[in-house]
Amino acid sequence: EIAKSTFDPFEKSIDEVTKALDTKQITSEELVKYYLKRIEAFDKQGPVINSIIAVNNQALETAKALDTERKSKGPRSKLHGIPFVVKDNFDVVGMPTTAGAVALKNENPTKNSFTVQKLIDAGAIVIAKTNMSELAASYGRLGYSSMGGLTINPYNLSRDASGSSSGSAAAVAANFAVFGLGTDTSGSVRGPANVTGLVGIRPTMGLTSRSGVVPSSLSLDVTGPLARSVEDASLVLTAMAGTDKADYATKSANRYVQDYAKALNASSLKHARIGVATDFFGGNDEVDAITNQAIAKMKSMGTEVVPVTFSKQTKYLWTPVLGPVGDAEFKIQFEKYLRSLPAGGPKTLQEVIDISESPEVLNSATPVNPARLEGLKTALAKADTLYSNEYKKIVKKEMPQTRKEIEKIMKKNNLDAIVFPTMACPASNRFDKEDPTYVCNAYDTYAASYVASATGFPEVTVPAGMVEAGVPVGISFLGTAYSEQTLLNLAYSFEQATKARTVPVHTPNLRP
Ligand SMILES: NC(=O)CC[C@H](N)C(=O)O
Repeated sequence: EIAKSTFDPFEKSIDEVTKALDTKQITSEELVKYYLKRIEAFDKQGPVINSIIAVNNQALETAKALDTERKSKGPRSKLHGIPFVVKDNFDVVGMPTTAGAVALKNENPTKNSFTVQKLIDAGAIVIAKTNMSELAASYGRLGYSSMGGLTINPYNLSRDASGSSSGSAAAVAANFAVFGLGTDTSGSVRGPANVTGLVGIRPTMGLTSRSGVVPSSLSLDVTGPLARSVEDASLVLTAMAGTDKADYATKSANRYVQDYAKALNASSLKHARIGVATDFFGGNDEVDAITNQAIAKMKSMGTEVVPVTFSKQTKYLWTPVLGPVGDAEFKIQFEKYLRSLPAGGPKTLQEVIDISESPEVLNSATPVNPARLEGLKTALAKADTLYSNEYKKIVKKEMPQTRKEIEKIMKKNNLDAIVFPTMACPASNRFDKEDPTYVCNAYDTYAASYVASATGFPEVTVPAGMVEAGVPVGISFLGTAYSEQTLLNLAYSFEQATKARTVPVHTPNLRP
C-alpha cells in the first residue's frame, strides 16, 4: 500500500501537497525523504547553499507516525505531514538552540517554542534547523555564523541571502522544505524573503509568540513565516498565531487571529488605495524600476495610488530608536532566556563573549564575526541604559509617536496599505567576495524595514521581479496593527496577477 509517488513536490504549495497526501499520491515519509535528498545534494555539496545547521534525525520517524495517524484518524489540519525548517533561534526539543553561536552549542531545550509547538500540534514536521546571522544580527556579514558559516543565495552564488533568517529563506527558496520560520527584529524575515523570491510576513507585535525563542530585543522581536506563496504564508501564520501565556505581548492575539488563507481575495487591488513611500526609493535603479512597474500594474488593476512621505525621524529610525532599544534590552532578556534552559550551556552574556573569544573559536574555520563580538560587548556595556530616561522616552513616547504618524498618514489618505521596495538595493555581495556589479546608493538598504519594527505594525513582502544579477526583488505592503488580512489580500492580488517568483537556478528540480 506504499504510495507510488507519482507526485513531484518541487515548488508545490501546501494545498497541493496536502491534496497529494490525501489522495495517497505520496506519503509524509516520502516527502521527508524527498527533501532530505535535496538538502544532501545542494546544501553542503554542489552549490553549497549552507542553509542548514542541523537536520532533525527524528523527522523520518515522525513522518511515519503521522502517516499512520492520517490513515487511522485522518489529517489534523492542512499542515499534517508537511515538512518545515526552523531558524536556529527557536527551541525544538531534541536539537540544540544555537542561534548560530558556537557558544550555545550545548543549549538543549526541554520544551518546544510556542510557535513550533503549535505547528507540531497541527501535524507539521520539523525537518531541519537553519543557519542565521549570529544571534540574529548581521554586523556586515549577512547570514554568517560561527556555528554554520555563511549561507549563500541559491539564485546567485556570489550574493548573500540577507539576514538574519538567511537559512530559512534560502532553504525554502531551494525547496528543502515546504515553508520556514524566521524571526524579525529589524528586517530579518523581510530582507531574506526579499532576496530569495519568497513571501515573508512580519506580523503585528503581539500576534505571534516569542516564548522559547532566543531574544534579541523584545520591544522589536516577532516571529513570522517564510513561504513560496501568499497562500502558504497565510496558512502558516494562521497556524502559528495566538495567545501564549508566556508572552505578555500576545494577550489579545486570540481576538485577532483569523483564517487568513480562507479569506484571500485575488481582486483586492481593484478597489484599493495605496500610499507609495517615496522616501525609500533611490538606492538602486533596477529596484526602483521593478517597484515602479509593480505600482503601474496595480494602477492598471484599478488601484488608486498616492505618494506619501515620512518625517525625518521615521526615515532613519535606526540611530534614534532601534539601535538604543536593542542595546538596552539585549543582555537582560538574553540572560533570562539562557536561564530558562537546563544546565549545560552558558548562562550569562559575559560567558558567551568569553567562549566566543576563546582561542578554540577564534582559530576555528568559522570564528565569530569580529563586529558581531563588538556588538555583544556594546550590549554588555549598555545594559544599564535599560533604566535610563532616554530608553523610557524612546519606548513610551517616540515609538508611539511613530505609530501615530503612520496611522495619521493612512487615515488622511484613506489608505489600505503603504508600498515600498522591501530593501532599497538587491541582494548584496557575500561579505567574503567582491562583485563590482553590485550597486547600492542607499543610506541604509534596510531603512524601510525599521518602520514596521518601531511601530509594531505588520508588513508583508512579495516577489516583484528580478534584477540583472539574477536575484529576486520584492515589494512590501505595510499597514496598521492587525491589518494582516488586508495586507495579505493585496499581496495575493498582486502575486496572482504577476506570478513574479522564479525557481533558483542553482537548486533545480532533481527529477527529469
Ligand atoms: N534580527 C534582525 O531583524 C536584524 C536585521 C538586520 N538586517 C540584520 O541582519 O542585522
